Amino acid sequence: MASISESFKNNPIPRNHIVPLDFNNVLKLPDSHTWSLSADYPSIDPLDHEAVPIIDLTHPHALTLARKASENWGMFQVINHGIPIHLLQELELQTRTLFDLPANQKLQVVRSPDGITGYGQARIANFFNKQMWYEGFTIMGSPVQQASQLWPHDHAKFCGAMEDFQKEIKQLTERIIALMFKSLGLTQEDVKWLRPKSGYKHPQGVLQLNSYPMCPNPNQAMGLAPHTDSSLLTLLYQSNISGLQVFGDDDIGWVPVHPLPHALVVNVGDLMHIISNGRFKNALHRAVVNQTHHRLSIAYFYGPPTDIMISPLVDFDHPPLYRQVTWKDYLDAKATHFNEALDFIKRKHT
Ligand SMILES: C=C1C[C@]23C[C@H]1CC[C@H]2[C@@]12CCC[C@@](C)(C(=O)O1)[C@H]2[C@@H]3C(=O)O
Ligand SMILES: O=C(O)CCC(=O)C(=O)O
Ligand SMILES: [Fe+2]
Repeated sequence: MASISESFKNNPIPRNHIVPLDFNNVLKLPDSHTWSLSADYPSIDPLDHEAVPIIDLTHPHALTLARKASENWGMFQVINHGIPIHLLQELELQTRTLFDLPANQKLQVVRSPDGITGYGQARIANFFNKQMWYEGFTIMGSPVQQASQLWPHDHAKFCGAMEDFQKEIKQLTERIIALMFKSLGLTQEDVKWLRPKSGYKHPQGVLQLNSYPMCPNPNQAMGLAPHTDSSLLTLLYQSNISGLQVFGDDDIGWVPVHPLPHALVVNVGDLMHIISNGRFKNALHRAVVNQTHHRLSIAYFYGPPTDIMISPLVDFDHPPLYRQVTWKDYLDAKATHFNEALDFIKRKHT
């Protein structure tokens, strides 16, 4: 079956944009990683301003709350989500074990230029002339191939943690997507591919382990540059170190999304923005780094099966803003146009 990995085959990345710095061996921020952020928006203190909503998924009004948060922010945090805490702890522990390996070992599982899985810089690295203070590891399904290279006799724990978490997070993501679709007025018939009973069309998920080592000069470094996610929905576990920021609007600028113990961040991706015909905001976000803590986060990107066309929900008053696309087509557009990919699929009304 064709999958989104086709898109990565068609858009190879040069190796110098894949191999990260050996962060353990640098005492000073190198020029290659020094960003001029002076003209940047100030980050606000969330105590003085609004912050992204926190939604209790068992609340009777969860649907309305999720709809409002998606319209206003394109982001919210969920609590009482049902994912067992010990799974989150094991996930974090195994992620740390991976990134604590020496650089030469991590390079054994570096992504290939046309591949999706493995170790490397952020996919979006080639759109910037400075490098990010970041290393990541991408998993689709089982990570056993890479893990058995890293730990020939002892990869069961790592694989178990990644696979158990993917099973749980997939179900939770589908539950939240169903809630959001319902809040838009979509029927189960409209989106039959979500939770298929049996058969062949399976939605796809990508698990991304993110690592932001301690940084000698965090004010001039960038963890993960501003982007929107190319998914339908992304769920993020950011453990307990701050770093995620969401762009509110031109007046409020970057707003920190502080970690809440065991909560998950829900991020409206570009495809959900398209389906909602612009009603739900695709959150622009970034990650900043710090001098004292090695920050980890784990993101799960969820999208429709490869051959499913995503098209805007329309009615008489709201003509379609976008053309219909598959996830793979959209990833192709993103690989070429990055943050302008949505403009590229905009419908021009005459
Ligand atoms: C399914 C996805 C989502 C991808 C591309 C592909 C696999 C890797 C994902 C990330 C993970 C890290 C941030 C991001 C911005 C990146 O550089 O690679 C993501 C990107 C996207 O959301 O566009
Ligand atoms: O580390 C974070 O908080 C953000 C990660 C992120 O945006 C991503 O993986 O797409
Ligand atoms: Fe993201």
